[in-house]
Amino acid sequence: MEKKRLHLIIADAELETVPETIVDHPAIVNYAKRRKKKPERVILDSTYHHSALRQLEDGGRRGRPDIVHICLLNALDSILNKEDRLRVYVHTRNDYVIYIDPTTRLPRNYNRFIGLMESLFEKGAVPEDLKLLRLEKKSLNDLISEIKPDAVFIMHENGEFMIPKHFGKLLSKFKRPIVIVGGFPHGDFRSKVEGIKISLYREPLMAWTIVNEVIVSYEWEVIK
Ligand SMILES: C[S@@+](CC[C@H](N)C(=O)[O-])C[C@H]1O[C@@H](n2cnc3c(N)ncnc32)[C@H](O)[C@@H]1O
Repeated sequence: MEKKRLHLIIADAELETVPETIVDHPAIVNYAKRRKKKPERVILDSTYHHSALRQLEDGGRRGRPDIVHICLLNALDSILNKEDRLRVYVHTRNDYVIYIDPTTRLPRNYNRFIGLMESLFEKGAVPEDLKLLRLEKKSLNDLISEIKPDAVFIMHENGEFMIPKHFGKLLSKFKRPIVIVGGFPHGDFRSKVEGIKISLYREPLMAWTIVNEVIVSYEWEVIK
């Protein structure tokens, strides 16, 4: 019999390589030079590319690979993942999907994580032999169809309110539930997806906090 597993998607994540329109911006050129990389190969990062981001549409929310890093560390190091009850995916603003092998040990160090993401965007899989991380061009809706879930929940500040404990109970009624968490700092999802919107708290929280709450609430129901 198939094990019950939670499929967690960090969606519309603000993770991308530097867009073509700003590759010549001094903030990008200098940063790339310092890192001995081609400007178009570096990952956009609001901490270092703030002035260049002002020239981009949605510049106020783009360049946030740190959100993906923290969410993934929390998810992959969770008890749920160690018990093989979790699959994690990252879907990005430009419709790329990162498939993550559950045994992956991500770099704890942020700069190393950025280096890994740069290799992934360049090569399509890392490490090249083991392919623990794989990148494919894919929309959020196509990823959802591929997983073949029996329920889709979208974590949203304006969703139906439910305390995490009750959400865990609800999730545990399904075999292959998908939970979608926005991998962006402000605003709403860009992708249009059908699903049940759930709010876990009366205020907006950071994506990694919601990731933790969801994982632990489900874990308490399925791991006895
Ligand atoms: C930092 S929030 C997104 C930004 C938020 N809309 C804002 O403008 O502050 C990142 C993600 O965390 C999840 N999230 C944040 N607060 C939540 C809440 N109270 N209940 C459920 N999910 C929440 C949602 O999936 C959201 O897309």
